[in-house]
Amino acid sequence: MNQTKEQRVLQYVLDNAVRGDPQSVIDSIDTYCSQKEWAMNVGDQKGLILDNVVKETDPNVLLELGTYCGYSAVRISRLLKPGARFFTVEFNPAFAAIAKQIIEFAGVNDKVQIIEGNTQDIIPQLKKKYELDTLDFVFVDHWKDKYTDDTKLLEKCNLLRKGSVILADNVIVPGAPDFLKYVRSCGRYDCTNYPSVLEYMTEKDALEKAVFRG
Ligand SMILES: CCCNc1ncnc2c1ncn2[C@@H]1O[C@H](/C=C/CNC(=O)c2cc(-c3ccc(F)cc3)cc(O)c2O)[C@@H](O)[C@H]1O
Ligand SMILES: [Mg+2]
Repeated sequence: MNQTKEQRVLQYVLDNAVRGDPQSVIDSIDTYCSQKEWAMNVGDQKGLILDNVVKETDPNVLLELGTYCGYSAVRISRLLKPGARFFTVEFNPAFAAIAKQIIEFAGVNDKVQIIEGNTQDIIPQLKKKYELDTLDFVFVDHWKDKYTDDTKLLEKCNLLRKGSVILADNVIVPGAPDFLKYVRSCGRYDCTNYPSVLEYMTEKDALEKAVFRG
C-alpha cells in the first residue's frame, strides 16, 4: 500500500529526530519539507513569529484549529509552562494519527491533547466537556474559508476574554480575506500583521494577531 506524504514525514522524523527532543522534531520536519516534499506546516520563519507571540502571551489555556501533522502543536507545546492546557482540533483521522505519533515522539504529549473532530462541533463543547473557562491563545491554521466562522463561534461560546490572542496563519497565501476584514473592522479586536514568507518558499505570506478587546 503506497505511503502518503504525511506518513513519509512521520517516518523521516522517526528516522532522523531524537525521541523526547521537540526541537529535533521541528528541525527534521523543516529539513524534510524544504529538501524533499513541501507540506503545509507553518514552517521555521513563520514559526519564529509564532514562538514570539506565544512567549509574549505566556498562555495557560490554548487552542489550535487544524493540527495536520502536529508541527505547530510541537512548536507551541515546547514553550508552555507546567500545568498549561493546550487542545488541538483535527477532523481527518489519518492526519490525527500521524500528529499523535509525532507529538508522542517529541515528548510533549503531556502538554497537548488532540481532539478528533470538526472545530464547528468541538468549539461549543469546550467549556462543559473539556472544563475550560476562557482561552488565552488560539492558533488558527485550518481551512482558510472557515477562519471567520470559527472566530465568531469562539465569541458566541464566550471562550474569549479581554486580551485573548488569536493568531492566524496564511492571511496572504492562500489568504483569508474575509477573516482579515472581519477582525480589522468589527471593532472587537486590536490587530497586528506580521509579514513573513510561505513555509519552505520565498513568496510572501503573513500571520495576523487579533487581540480580543472584551
Ligand atoms: C469544516 C471545516 C473546518 N473544521 C475543521 N475541523 C477540524 N480540522 C479541520 C477543519 N478544517 C480543516 N481541518 C484540518 O486542518 C488542516 C487544514 C489546513 C489547511 N491549510 C492550508 O490549506 C494551507 C495551505 C497552504 C498553501 C500555500 C500555498 C500553496 F500553493 C498551497 C498551499 C499553506 C498553509 O500554511 C496552509 O495552512 C488539515 O489537517 C485539515 O484536516
Ligand atoms: Mg498554514
